[in-house]
Amino acid sequence: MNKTKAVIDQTEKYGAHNYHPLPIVISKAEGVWVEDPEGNRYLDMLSAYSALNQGHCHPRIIQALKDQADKVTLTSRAFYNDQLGVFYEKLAQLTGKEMILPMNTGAEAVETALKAVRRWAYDVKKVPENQAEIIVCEGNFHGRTITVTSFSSDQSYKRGFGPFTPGFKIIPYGDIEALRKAITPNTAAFMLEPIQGEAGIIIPPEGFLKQAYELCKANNVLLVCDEIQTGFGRTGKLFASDWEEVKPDMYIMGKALGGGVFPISAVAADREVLGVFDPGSHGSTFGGNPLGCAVAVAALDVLIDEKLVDRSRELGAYFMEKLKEIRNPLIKEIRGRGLFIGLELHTAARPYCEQLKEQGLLCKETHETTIRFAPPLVISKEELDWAIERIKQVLHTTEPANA
Ligand SMILES: Cc1ncc(COP(=O)(O)O)c(CNc2cccc(C(=O)O)c2)c1O
Repeated sequence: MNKTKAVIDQTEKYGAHNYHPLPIVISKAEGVWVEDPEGNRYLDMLSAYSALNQGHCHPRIIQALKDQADKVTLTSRAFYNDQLGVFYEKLAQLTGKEMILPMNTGAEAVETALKAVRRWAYDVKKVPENQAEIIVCEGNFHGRTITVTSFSSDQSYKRGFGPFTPGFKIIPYGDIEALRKAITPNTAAFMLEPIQGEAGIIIPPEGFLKQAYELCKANNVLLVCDEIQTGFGRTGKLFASDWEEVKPDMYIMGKALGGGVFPISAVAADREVLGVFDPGSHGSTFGGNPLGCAVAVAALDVLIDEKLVDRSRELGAYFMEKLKEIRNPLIKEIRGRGLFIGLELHTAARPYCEQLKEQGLLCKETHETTIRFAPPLVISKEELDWAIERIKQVLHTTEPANA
């Protein structure tokens, strides 16, 4: 039996089945390339859902991990460590915010944001206790905790997990009039993904984010942008909210913040908001650990020094142009920003992802009919051309739709 099958059998035998992976085992990876136990190479067009913007095992980030691992990895927040302040300063400068609160996973950062905006509503906006409302959008994906699942519009994420956390309103994504109507004197915040990832790379109408920002400002409502999947160059700007030159009251960050090497997430906001936390009101065992901070500092340095944001914008425009040359009546829409592209079909996308895997290209369907293309931002034009050639082999057809 080959190693791949043995690994899959072992994984399936003992693991809970909360995922449906493509039948490929990755045992080595570097840059945009991954390798299975038999030595077959694939080009990674998923980047662990945009956690690998800097590419697999980036040498500078791995070195930072190794160097810090030989010093100290965990102190708890009962004491200071010499990496956290460096991380804070770098991320505060990058976001233009006064304060940072470090966590580990995206969902933890989202939960932190929800607690911050609620407490801000009570302490600063003087909303009556337990009456704070948070507005979110249909199609949202902000993580898998019970509270975050509470405001999902996707029933498959919710079945059997009730009772749910109250205090959330759902509006259609991109609908400024719906937002206007949803705001009340008790509204603490409007939280959204500037481009929805799991919903299938959904871009709101031009100007929506700017209008939402202005509406929030006019009503003393905090605008919270979840940039966990869209941040750090993925969409061709440092943050997706930069496409509309909007500086949200709060950024939620994760994934590529750790360079695909170590889980680290964070919330950034000004003192008026993050200042609501007093000692003992929030925390995390691993939050702000020196190993994660050292890795994140290196990951941010790589992003800036290698100009990955510009690369994403330039190569993403090229990629989009090439994808739009593909002729196939089954293609419904090709959309995206930077190297964050969704190719929506009129039919299930999974079989095409499986065919692409056979061609040496790894991608994953989202919401049944959309193929997401999100390679590491370090991809070269030659590697992109290699991918485009194979995507065309699988998708381009001269056959009419009803053939
Ligand atoms: C916009 C956004 N916000 C929050 C999260 C949650 O982050 P964590 O997963 O680190 O808790 C995400 C995560 N995004 C995401 C995308 C696809 C699959 C999965 C998965 O849970 O396997 C997660 C995300 O895309």
